[in-house]
Amino acid sequence: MLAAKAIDGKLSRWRSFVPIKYFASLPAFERPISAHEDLTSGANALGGSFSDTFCGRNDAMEAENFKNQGVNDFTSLVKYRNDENIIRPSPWNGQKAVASSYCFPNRVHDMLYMSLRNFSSQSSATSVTDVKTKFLGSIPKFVKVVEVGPRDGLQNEKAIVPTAVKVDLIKMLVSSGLSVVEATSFVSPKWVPQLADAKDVLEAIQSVEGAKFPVLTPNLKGFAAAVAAGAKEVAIFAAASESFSMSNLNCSIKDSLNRYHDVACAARNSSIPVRGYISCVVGCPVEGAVSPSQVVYVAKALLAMGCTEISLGDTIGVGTPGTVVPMLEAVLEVVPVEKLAVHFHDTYGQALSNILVSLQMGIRTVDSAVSGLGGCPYAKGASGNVATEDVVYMLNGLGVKTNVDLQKVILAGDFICKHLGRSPGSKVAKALSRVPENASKL
Ligand SMILES: CC(C)(COP(=O)([O-])OP(=O)([O-])OC[C@H]1O[C@@H](n2cnc3c(N)ncnc32)[C@H](O)[C@@H]1OP(=O)([O-])[O-])[C@@H](O)C(=O)NCCC(=O)NCCSC(=O)C[C@@](C)(O)CC(=O)[O-]
Repeated sequence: MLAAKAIDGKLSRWRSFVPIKYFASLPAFERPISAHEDLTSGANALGGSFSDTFCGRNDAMEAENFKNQGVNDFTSLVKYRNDENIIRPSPWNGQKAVASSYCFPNRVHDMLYMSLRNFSSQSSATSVTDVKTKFLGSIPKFVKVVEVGPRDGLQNEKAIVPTAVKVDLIKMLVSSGLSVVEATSFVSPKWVPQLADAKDVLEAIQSVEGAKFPVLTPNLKGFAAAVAAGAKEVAIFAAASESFSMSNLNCSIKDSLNRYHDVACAARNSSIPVRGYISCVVGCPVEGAVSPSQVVYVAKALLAMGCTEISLGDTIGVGTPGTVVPMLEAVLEVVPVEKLAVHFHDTYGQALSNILVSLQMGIRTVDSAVSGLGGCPYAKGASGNVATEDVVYMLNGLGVKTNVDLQKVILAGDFICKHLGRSPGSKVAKALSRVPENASKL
């Protein structure tokens, strides 16, 4: 037996989070009486619960069930089927109905479906607006998507990707409308062999217009090489965990911040904006949970150095909204929201939920990698970044502007995946390759 209250709770939650417009393209559902409140009150009238015998069992059983619950006047019960086209008054509110199934919900799915249609008294236009405002009202109207595929996405690939392929990938990403494409890293080639061609990549994209191409610089040596190759923006990358700092940079957090101070000063002298990364903002592969205060400490230091943007990285993708929200709350105390970005890996499939709560907290910049490429060479077990396609799809669904053409990002993902010999890591790309064009809700 399904308790009506439990169903009711489920429905309210669904209604809260899923804007009705997503379902506008579903086939017309001709059931004007289908307010789930009506059904619930109907169920209450029948003894406070929906019986699972309503779920597709035969008429005799249903009749028996009604009888057991003290309902004898079957002529007043609604039993509509399109094929029979029987129209009788509803026992609940006397309205007439034409429906493809019984007035009683044949399935819980039916009820969810119905609750998402704007038929109930509670789902009036005003309340839908209220609910949207409550849950989605704080989401920014425009989100900057920072594409990190060519750098973060490729850095962990064992087989060296030819420079020409990297350059073509960057060009395709720019043509999709992405305004920031992190191009490569000027790090030690002994540490990250895949990006040993940083100079060639950056030089090859100098004439590409329409996007910024920040590059990672771990020290002054890297910064000087990047500027010589034409870098106009750089990124420095610290960690909130000591162990990760040691394995990624071969130095403590404090030493890395001293190094970055020098890089930031040099950048300021050359009027080059610096993005600051913080890795392991909720969890470290060695130390486990990372406290928000550790993130705050590094964030303050990066802000004081003059970083124009600070990207908070869940390097191993262990975060959930339960850990991300308190971390963001703490960082927002010391860094203005417009300077923050979020950078989620999708190891545990939590990236989109983490992005959603970040947006609800006012974050306007989201990092992602085409086709979900990625994984940090110094973070064992870290899987790819959240896929750009999936992020753009969600943002489109939320009505958030990105200026990114989803189809073109999918093409870029297809291009690099073919080269790497694997299928796309984006769920959206996979889905759209299977369904007919008009079946998507793009
Ligand atoms: C920082 C170092 C260099 C220290 O590495 P080290 O071995 O301690 O440095 P060193 O100063 O002793 O130098 C060792 C050798 O590297 C050379 N070297 C030194 N610096 C450079 C440079 N810039 N470019 C080219 N070469 C360099 C240097 O010249 C020397 O060469 P040798 O004399 O042996 O021939 C090294 O640890 C390193 O390169 N680490 C980078 C690791 C990395 O790129 N990790 C991935 C990026 S971070 C990330 O993915 C996380 C993020 C940002 O996405 C956010 C998130 O998800 O959390």
